[in-house]
Amino acid sequence: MRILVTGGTGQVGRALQRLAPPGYSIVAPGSDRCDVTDFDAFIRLVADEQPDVIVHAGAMTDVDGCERDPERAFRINATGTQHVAAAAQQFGAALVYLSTNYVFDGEAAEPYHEFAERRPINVYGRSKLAGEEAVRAIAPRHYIVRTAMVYDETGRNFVNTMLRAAAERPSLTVVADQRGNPTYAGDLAAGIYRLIEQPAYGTYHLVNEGSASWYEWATEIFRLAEIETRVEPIPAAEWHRAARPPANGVLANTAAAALGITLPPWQDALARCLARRAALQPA
Ligand SMILES: NC(=O)C1=CN([C@@H]2O[C@H](COP(=O)(O)OP(=O)(O)OC[C@H]3O[C@@H](n4cnc5c(N)ncnc54)[C@H](OP(=O)(O)O)[C@@H]3O)[C@@H](O)[C@H]2O)C=CC1
Ligand SMILES: Cc1cn([C@H]2C[C@H](O)[C@@H](COP(=O)(O)OP(=O)(O)O[C@H]3O[C@@H](C)C(=O)[C@@H](O)[C@H]3O)O2)c(=O)[nH]c1=O
Repeated sequence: MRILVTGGTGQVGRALQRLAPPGYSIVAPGSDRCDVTDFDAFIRLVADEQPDVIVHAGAMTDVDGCERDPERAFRINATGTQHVAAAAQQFGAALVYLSTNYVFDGEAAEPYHEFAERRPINVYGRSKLAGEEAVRAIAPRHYIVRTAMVYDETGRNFVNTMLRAAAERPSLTVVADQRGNPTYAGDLAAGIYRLIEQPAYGTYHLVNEGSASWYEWATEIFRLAEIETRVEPIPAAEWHRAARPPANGVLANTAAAALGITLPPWQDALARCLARRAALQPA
């Protein structure tokens, strides 16, 4: 199985390389060698690599940056995805497209299932939804995999932001009225590998089980890391940022569960990530 991963230097890209099953050959460049906005260069890369599967994990993931620069967000997340879908189709590769819980407006009372109405409330969500539409229109052999709140040991993510902040400040205020599913990149990568074993193309949610607000997540990070810091819950209205995340960003893994694919509880995943993070730190 030959797999080409876009966004190979990102959290999901790195996890896919680390956890590749035996017999899989993975090529996973970053945006310097694989810029999906450059269609001709991307086509050449796919022609050279002849992948069986393309996992499109490359994206502009700076949610506030997307809000400030919608043109760039759509160029990378929408047009770039259109390029990837066209190349996958032209070269007969199946396509995995990583999408997000931010395609939903967060107004629902329940977790979102795969076919709930998508109505993004920020530019990042709109640009990722446009990417989904391109994949659906161009590449029939696709898996659209929506996930949420992704973190790993070393990436730019909420876990590392919280641990850094606690080292710098005696107390933190953290948003308590926005929820999602904290998802460990390693568990997500393992789920993707299980999914692509089957030609069950379609739309999936893949997140660690359970949900948390940013506040609950932060509290669990400090409990597990045995860091004493004061964490005060605040409403999102008091946290000023360019983009508004959905209040309810919780996904339900309905479709993947039907194939027997579920990810472990988020607290368990967080504990494993923090243990690995500690082992990676220089003594
Ligand atoms: N992080 C999260 O919380 C969530 C992420 N997702 C989705 O999952 C996917 C992976 O996210 P994650 O690994 O966390 O992201 P990261 O922010 O860790 O990494 C983003 C990756 O995208 C690459 N990239 C940026 N611009 C381009 C471009 N023009 N062409 C090709 N690649 C590019 C970056 O390359 P380089 O660094 O070399 O520039 C980097 O490898 C994305 O599609 C994201 O939308 C979905 C839900 C939650
Ligand atoms: C640093 C800090 C953050 N926060 C909260 C408020 C803020 O909305 C949130 C910001 O964290 P982030 O920057 O990780 O949030 P954000 O970039 O919105 O995270 C999203 O990224 C994209 C790529 C996705 O697809 C989503 O699933 C989601 O993970 O954390 C606090 O409440 N207190 C703090 O001290």
